[in-house]
Amino acid sequence: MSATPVIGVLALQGDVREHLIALATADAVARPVRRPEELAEVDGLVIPGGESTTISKLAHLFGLMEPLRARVHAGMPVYGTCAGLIMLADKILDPRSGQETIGGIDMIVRRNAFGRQNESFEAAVDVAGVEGDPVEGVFIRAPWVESVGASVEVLAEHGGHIVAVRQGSALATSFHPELTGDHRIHSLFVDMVRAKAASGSL
Ligand SMILES: NC(=O)CC[C@H](N)C(=O)O
Repeated sequence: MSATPVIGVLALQGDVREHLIALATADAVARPVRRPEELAEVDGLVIPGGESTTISKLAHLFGLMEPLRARVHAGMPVYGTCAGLIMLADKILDPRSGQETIGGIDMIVRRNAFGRQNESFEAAVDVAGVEGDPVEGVFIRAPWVESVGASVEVLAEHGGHIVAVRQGSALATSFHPELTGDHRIHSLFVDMVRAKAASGSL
């Protein structure tokens, strides 16, 4: 594989464009992914923020849910922000009826935990593995992580609640680094994709 990893952004709904820009700035080749054939060609995937119930429905409609589960469970590096974090949870505490996730991180999440749209806020968040100043966390109808299994690393908390986690090649944040112009978390993810590709296990 080439030195520059190819990273997809699941482009069913949500803030796809911002992630494409952040990834390109973080030295990856970034592409939207809408079809199983496109998913098959990427070294890693970002699942953006948006509305997890809509993303879940559209993933079924586009025939992507099973291919997504297969690749994530086979260890493809994946990074979910906000609704993307919900998509990566093995369990949702308060799912809408019929709402499904891809899973991949042994955690239970609570949707809209930090309040409604008009209670959105920004806060400085210290994220393990990100050097320097805290990250500016943008929380928009954000979920938090209620609990994690033993193999999940907690990378950040805000107000006593877990807001960033990693389990193997899967990374997730409750907040939206793609909206801030600070691409350190995207760089961390690009490094994860590079490391996985170098280990030859993709
Ligand atoms: N900014 C976001 O991604 C919001 C997530 C949304 N509350 C959901 O449940 O999917």
